[in-house]
Amino acid sequence: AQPGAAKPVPGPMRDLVWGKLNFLHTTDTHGWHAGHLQESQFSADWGDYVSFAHHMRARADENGVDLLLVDTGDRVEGNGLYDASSPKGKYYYDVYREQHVDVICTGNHELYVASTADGEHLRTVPNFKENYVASNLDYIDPKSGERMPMAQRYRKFQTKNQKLDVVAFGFLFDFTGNANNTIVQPVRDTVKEQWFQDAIQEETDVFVVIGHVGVQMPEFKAIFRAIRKQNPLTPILFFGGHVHIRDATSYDSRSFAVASGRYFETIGWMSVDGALERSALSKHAGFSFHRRYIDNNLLGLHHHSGLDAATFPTAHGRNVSAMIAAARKELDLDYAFGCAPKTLWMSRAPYPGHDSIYSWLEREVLPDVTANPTRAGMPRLVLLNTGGIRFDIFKGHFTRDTTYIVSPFLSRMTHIPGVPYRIARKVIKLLNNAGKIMEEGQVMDNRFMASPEQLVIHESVVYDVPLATDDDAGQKPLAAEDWWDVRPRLTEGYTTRDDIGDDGDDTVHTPVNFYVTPNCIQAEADFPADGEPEAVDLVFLDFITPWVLMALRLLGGEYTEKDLALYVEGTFTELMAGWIEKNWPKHC
Ligand SMILES: O=c1ccn([C@@H]2O[C@H](COP(=O)(O)O)[C@@H](O)[C@H]2O)c(=O)[nH]1
Repeated sequence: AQPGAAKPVPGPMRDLVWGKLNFLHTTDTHGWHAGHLQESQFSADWGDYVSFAHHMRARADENGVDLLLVDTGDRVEGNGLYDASSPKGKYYYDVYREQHVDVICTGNHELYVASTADGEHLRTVPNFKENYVASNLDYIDPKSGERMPMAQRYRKFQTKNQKLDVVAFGFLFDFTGNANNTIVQPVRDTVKEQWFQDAIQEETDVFVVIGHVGVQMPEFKAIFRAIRKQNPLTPILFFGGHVHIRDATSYDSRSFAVASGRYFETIGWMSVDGALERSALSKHAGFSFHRRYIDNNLLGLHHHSGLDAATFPTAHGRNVSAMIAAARKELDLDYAFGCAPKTLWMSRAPYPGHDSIYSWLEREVLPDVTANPTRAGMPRLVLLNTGGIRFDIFKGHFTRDTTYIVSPFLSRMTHIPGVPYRIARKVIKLLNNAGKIMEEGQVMDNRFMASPEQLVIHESVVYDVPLATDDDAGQKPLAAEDWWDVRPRLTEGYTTRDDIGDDGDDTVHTPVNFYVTPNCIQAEADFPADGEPEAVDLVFLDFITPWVLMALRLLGGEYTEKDLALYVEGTFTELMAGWIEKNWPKHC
């Protein structure tokens, strides 16, 4: 763990179930390779994961079984370790490559910005060579304009100990927000291509499909159907991500799918047991599958590897932790812009409400950071998509790291001047429609403005326990004198219920609340004291431009990209950090 990281707290644990073929899975790590320094439950770092994988591989070798590591993308954007450097990712590539990952693919965040996709193609793909798989993703060479696969389309290899044949694919969901130096081919088209049809006819003991795809999403189901049609008995193992939740399902009795959360909070575990060699395949011989969501902290990693603080760290792991510490220092990630007076939650507190990060932005930040002297006297509506905010703010130091953790993107505040208020005021309602905005020939899913967790959870889940107070922000243990002191001492955390059951989490926790939030929030600024304005400046984060233009058109306002102009200088991230520096006390 990093120097100063919160110490993990012991709690009741569920063990890993080993099989013949075993996997460790990371997804949507979003630059959190230093771990969560403020949250004890998730405070192990990438170096600890290197040590952990080393011990788990050794155990697999001892027992004559196999262990594979997979990663399903969105490794970038969302933490100072990636975002605070110039260029972005200056330290990330070298840190990440220290883990040996057997099958790795691309997420959408590797593709939003052209230079990020270049980095992926020029650095991560060569770093992982034949282990990098891009089944439905092409890259366009900036010099020659040549279109080529981002990496090989699939991988066939043998496991180390049992010499099991594996055919592995690496998919991305049908993403359309990529920069113009990549092409994402819809999954339904890819599975019809000849190379895919040939690959699924390969002699193999198991298919492994990794993807930046939620396990309940139609893309995975289409791949499952395509493979199963040709291979009625072969086990098919899916590793997914993108929606930032812990999840597992099985598409039939010989397939299993796991998704392993977000932000390096979780290391996913999957094992399969049974007669895996294809020579032993028969419709009477079945398989057993297990999944576990490991909270990424040292106590848990010690527990699952059967080691302790003295025996766990390897020299390699320690070096990686040291690389991260040096990068964090170089980037001055602990520099504090101010002191957050209280904890502000994305989904653990109701919106609107005093503890909601969105209410804070709406009430305090947005009106202030969009003040534009050249538009003095003009009222404005300011729109922000909730998905642009990526994490909670904990009471205490708000650092350079926190800035990127909360708001990693490069989006700026754009605007359309003088929009009739009778139209402008209805835009938020359309953006917050649960479904899609539709225009002839164009369908846009509104939910892609919200945070990924909100894509899959449609109703608030509120437990009959008190809301965490500021003092609980670091997921500290409950004191024995707390009102439920008859129950075992548990920390707050994930209490996952998936299609397999409610025993997936490796640590038993008390649950935390989850409140649904809208796709967008809106602040009103410089409105007249009485009555309604005739017209307003409609100010919004440029990321949501396509939705705003479509909503305006549906409301009778014919505007195009040509009507847009930057409203205030700087990225939203810089504006937010500036507001904090100006408004919150410097020291805690
Ligand atoms: O520039 C951006 C890029 C993305 N978003 C938001 O993020 C989600 C996607 O997040 P995942 O981690 O890929 O699941 C997208 O739907 C947007 O809500 C953004 O706001 N700005």
